[in-house]
Amino acid sequence: MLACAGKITEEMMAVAEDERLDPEFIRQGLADGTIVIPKNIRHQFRPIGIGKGLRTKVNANIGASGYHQLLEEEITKLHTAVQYGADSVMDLSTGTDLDLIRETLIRESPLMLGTVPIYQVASEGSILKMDPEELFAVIEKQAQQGVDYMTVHCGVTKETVRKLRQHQRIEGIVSRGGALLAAYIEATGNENPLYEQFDRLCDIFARYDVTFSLGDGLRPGATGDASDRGQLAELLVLGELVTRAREKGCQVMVEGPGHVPLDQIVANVQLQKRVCDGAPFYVLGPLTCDVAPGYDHITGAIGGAIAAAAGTDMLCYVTPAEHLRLPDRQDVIEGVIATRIAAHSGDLVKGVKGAKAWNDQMSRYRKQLDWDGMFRLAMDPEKARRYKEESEAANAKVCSMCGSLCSINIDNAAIEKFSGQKPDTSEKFLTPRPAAAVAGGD
Ligand SMILES: C[C@H]1O[C@@H](n2cnc3c(N)ncnc32)[C@H](O)[C@@H]1O
Ligand SMILES: Cc1ncc(COP(=O)(O)O)c(N)n1
Ligand code: MET
Ligand code: SF4
Ligand SMILES: [Zn+2]
Repeated sequence: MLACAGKITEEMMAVAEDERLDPEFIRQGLADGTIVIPKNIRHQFRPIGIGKGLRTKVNANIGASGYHQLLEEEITKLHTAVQYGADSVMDLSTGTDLDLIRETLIRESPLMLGTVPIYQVASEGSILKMDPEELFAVIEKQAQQGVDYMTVHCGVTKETVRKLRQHQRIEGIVSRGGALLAAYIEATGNENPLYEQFDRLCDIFARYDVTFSLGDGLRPGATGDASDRGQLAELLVLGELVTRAREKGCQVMVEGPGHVPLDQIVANVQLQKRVCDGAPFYVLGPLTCDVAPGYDHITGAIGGAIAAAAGTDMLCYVTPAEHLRLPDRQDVIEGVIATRIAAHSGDLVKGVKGAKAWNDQMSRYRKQLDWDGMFRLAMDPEKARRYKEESEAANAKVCSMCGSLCSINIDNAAIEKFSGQKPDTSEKFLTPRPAAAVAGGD
């Protein structure tokens, strides 16, 4: 990797500029593996960094399934995810023409795109009859197409699956890739080819600069299953693979759970960072309880905020459709926004540059009753504007919540009359992210 040779590339410059950090800090993070910039050499777009010291990123999962296969709808969901501020998109398609969907999404996406190649193998043939050569051919083809990072469940091995089965789990294996590979291992007695031929995988990834996203195939899918032997056994294997992939010149991040009770989230993040030598952590949720189908963007955001504050580097969104159906466009909006709220809440206490400036400027606009300012800085400017403008106080200085008893308005008058204090009208806001990707822009 060029970073190890001390060279600052165009990609590092772009990331440094967007994060308002010194390019040398980015180079150092890449060299020691605490930062990754997923970008296939065949994919042209403005790259985004993930890792230590950087803004917590948000990924949106899209893709057709066996039951629901409309390419147009997936393209719309891609653009919606981009418009509402996602930093990354994964194509998790398992239905119809997977190569065409992927090619279209890569072409249309201004963001990094991730995939899970084992899905294609399982969708186009029987996993139990999988020929490892076929799996590697699919990986090579996706790399050639320009996929920026791939989830590979290399830690689902004979040994880790045996450890998982020792303990009674409520939900067993919920990861799709994990379930497929465990079924293959248990049915054939063969080892997971992604583990057995890990060096071969590294060679392909290094050639196209595809970033590893080491999958958590044995993650808990129930809060009652969190942090058990199977999950931790897999994490230990992933830690070893982080070292091996880095030695082969590859960029690596590690995926994490899942469904985790509030009081185990920090421990899970700390364990991952320690065991995986500071590799960027990419977490699904975590969902903090299991009883809210229809609202799992909320259970996921509650856990995501704690995880981000504890050092998680990218949050995978959870939408209200989780556990119920394929997300539609509205689910994508709610999932991205909920997850961005979690990420920004984490950034405020993680000391991410620019997060507090954005936040405090919103508070200043609120104090000034500057509605346009508030709408401009809102995570979802369109919804904020609609709510005010549809109310009876659409054109009023105050809002319809308190009306003439608006505390801010009363206090502003009191300050002007009695304290002599000047209102804080200075603009200290810095755009927290590339303007092109922000809904509403700024
Ligand atoms: C691992 C995560 O991926 C989600 N997931 C799996 N397939 C798709 C798809 N086609 N579209 C959106 N999300 C998907 C699951 O719901 C889980 O949250
Ligand atoms: C953060 C995260 N975790 C896991 C997966 C893969 O899904 P699965 O493991 O179900 O195949 C993913 N795409 N993102
Ligand atoms: C069992 S539903 C599939 C995904 C699941 N929500 C998870 O946490 O991984
Ligand atoms: S219940 Fe639905 S979301 Fe969960 S694993 Fe099965 S098909 Fe996927
Ligand atoms: Zn789940």
